[in-house]
Amino acid sequence: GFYGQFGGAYIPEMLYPNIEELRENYESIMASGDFREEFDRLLRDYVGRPTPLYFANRLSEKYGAKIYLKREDLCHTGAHKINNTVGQIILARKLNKKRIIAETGAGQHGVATATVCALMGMECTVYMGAVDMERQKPNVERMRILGANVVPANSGSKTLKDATNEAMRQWINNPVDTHYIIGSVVGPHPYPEMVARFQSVISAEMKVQLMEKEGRENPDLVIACVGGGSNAAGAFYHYYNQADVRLIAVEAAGLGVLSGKSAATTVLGKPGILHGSRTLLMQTADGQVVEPHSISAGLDYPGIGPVHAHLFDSGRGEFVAVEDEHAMQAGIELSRLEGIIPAIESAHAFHALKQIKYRSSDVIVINLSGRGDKDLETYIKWGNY
Ligand SMILES: Cc1ncc(COP(=O)(O)O)c(/C=N/[C@H](C(=O)O)[C@@H](O)C(C)C)c1O
Repeated sequence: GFYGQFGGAYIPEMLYPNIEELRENYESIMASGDFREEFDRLLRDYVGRPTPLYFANRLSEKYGAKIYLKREDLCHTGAHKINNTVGQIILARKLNKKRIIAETGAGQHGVATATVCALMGMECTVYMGAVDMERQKPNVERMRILGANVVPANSGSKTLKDATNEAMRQWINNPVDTHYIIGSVVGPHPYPEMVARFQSVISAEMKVQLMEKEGRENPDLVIACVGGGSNAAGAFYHYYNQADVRLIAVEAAGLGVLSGKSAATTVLGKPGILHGSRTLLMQTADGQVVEPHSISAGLDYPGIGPVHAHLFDSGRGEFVAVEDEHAMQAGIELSRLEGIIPAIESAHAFHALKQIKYRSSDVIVINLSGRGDKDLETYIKWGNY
């Protein structure tokens, strides 16, 4: 369960049985015929896959390259998160779990979890930072409409990190009948690997779609935003060992990487343990987790998935950090060039086009991880449009 020096499972003794049960069973369950049949059927008939690989004509003209958008914003619930929650709910049912818990920041993962719990008739409790509950109110109510119990996390900065701590605490207290659906490629092994595998449907489809449209499976660049890193892990998954494909991971610079209000973990982070795995995280000299900042709740995370820590450490990935202001500008620009209002998380990936070099002949795929409906209040408050 390691990606170079990163990964592993650094968990309290109380969680060993759960993690062991998961580690021992996830691969055989995921490889079984009836899992694959149900997973593929739900992704097709319920989530609406394959998602389009859309050639963005006006964006391509403006930026001078052949730019495709992978439309994860068109998944049911409006973001890629459901690819993972569908996989984990089938797994949880096969492990005879009765209760589901989850953490959420932007609320997309929470909604995706509440959605599959309603689908399968399982009890659902989502932990969410009180601050995030304020700035992602529409998603809080969507979770409640879907039948989930949304519990505010009031410790620390009352954002995602605190919600994750709270969810882990609850799981320790209710180990036997509960499955914890982690929303990103974070947490103790096998979670990062399992979530990446569920999200890998994104690049599996990209290969087929690029062959159809460009006569080759490989783009020249894949660009994706990184909070914990699950949409990026999915978009990169089938290209890690394709050296001719550049992997561009876009983090949130917040108010600037030197402002003290940032979430650019590969710039500001150091190796440490966060939520059960060894990875890069923003920490003080004595190892306290530093509060991150991003205008987007989904990237407002002080860590990064171990697979991306390794991607950075190994030099295989190119990491860029995009500031709040630039992400918002990129979101409005996409709206006006292509008629698509992106989630603010996804908007970060678009601004990377202004921060990296590429050739006019390059085929670029940008992973459009979610739609902007949940962020309308933030766009309105920002107002520069
Ligand atoms: C539309 C959208 N795009 C990207 C992200 C970043 O999460 P990753 O793809 O796991 O890096 C997110 C993250 N959302 C999570 C959530 O909804 O709870 C996030 O806040 C945490 C699970 C990390 C998102 O909603």
